[in-house]
Amino acid sequence: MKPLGRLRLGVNIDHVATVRNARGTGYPDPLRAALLAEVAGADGITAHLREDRRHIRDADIDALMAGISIPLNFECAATTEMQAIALRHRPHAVCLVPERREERTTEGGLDVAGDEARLADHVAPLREAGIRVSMFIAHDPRQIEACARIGAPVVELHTGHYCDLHEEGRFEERDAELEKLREGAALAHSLGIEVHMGHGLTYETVPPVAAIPQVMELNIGHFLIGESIFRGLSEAIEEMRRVMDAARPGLDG
Ligand SMILES: CC(=O)[C@@H](O)[C@H](O)COP(=O)(O)O
Ligand SMILES: NCC(=O)COP(=O)(O)O
Repeated sequence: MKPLGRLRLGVNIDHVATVRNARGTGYPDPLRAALLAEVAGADGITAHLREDRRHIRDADIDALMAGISIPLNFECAATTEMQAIALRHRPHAVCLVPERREERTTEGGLDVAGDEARLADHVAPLREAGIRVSMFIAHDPRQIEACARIGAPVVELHTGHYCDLHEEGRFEERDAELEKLREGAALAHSLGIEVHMGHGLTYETVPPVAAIPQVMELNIGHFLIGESIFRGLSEAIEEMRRVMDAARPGLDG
C-alpha cells in the first residue's frame, strides 16, 4: 500500500513550559516556541493542559489560540473541566488522553472500551462544536473498535512502549511492538478512522513509524525540545521533517 498522503508533523511544546515552570519565571515562552516551530515547518502545535498544570497552563492555551496560525491540537483528560475549556476555545483538534496525577508521563492509552458510554457522551458536544476529536489509545483492537463505535474520527496510537524498547536495546520485542502498531493502523483505517501516532518518538524511532502507510500525523515533543538544547529548535524540527519525508517514499511532494 502506498502512503495515504504527506505525513503531518505536530510539534508538542509542553516541555518548554516544563523548563519555564522549574524556575517560576516567565521564560522560555511556549508561544515563542510554537511560532518558531511554525516557521520551521510544523503542520500543527500540540499542547497538553494537564489537570495539575505541571507544564502548560490555561494562559498558554489562551496565548496559543490567539497567536498561532497553524492548527492547535489540544490534549487533555476526558473531564468536565477540560471539556468546558475545549468548548470555550474550539481548537482545531482535541486529543483525549488518560491521566494519572503521579505518573511521570502518559502511561498507556485511554480505556475507551471500558468507558464507552461516558466517552461517547463526552465526545458528542466536542464534535458538534466542529472540533476534530482524537483518542490517544494503545494499539489494542478492542480499543480501536470502541473508538469506531463512539464515532471518533481520529485515533492517536501510543508509541511510548515501542520507543522504550528501542532505547533499552530490546530489538526483537521492539519489532513485535512495531508490528502491533502496523496492525492497529490498518484496522483503524479499515474502520474509517484517521490514524496518528505519538509519544517518545526520536530521529531513530520515527522512520519505521513514518513508513506505515495509514499514518497521517506524528506528534512529537519531548525529544525535539531536548534536541533544541544542542542544535536549536528550528534545526531540530527541520531535521525531523527530513527524517519523516525520507521514510515516506512514493509521494510526489
Ligand atoms: C499524551 C502525550 O503523550 C503528551 O501529552 C506528551 O507526552 C506530553 O508530555 P507529558 O507526558 O510529560 O505531560
Ligand atoms: N501525543 C504525544 C505527543 O504529543 C508528544 O509526546 P512526546 O514526544 O513529548 O513524548
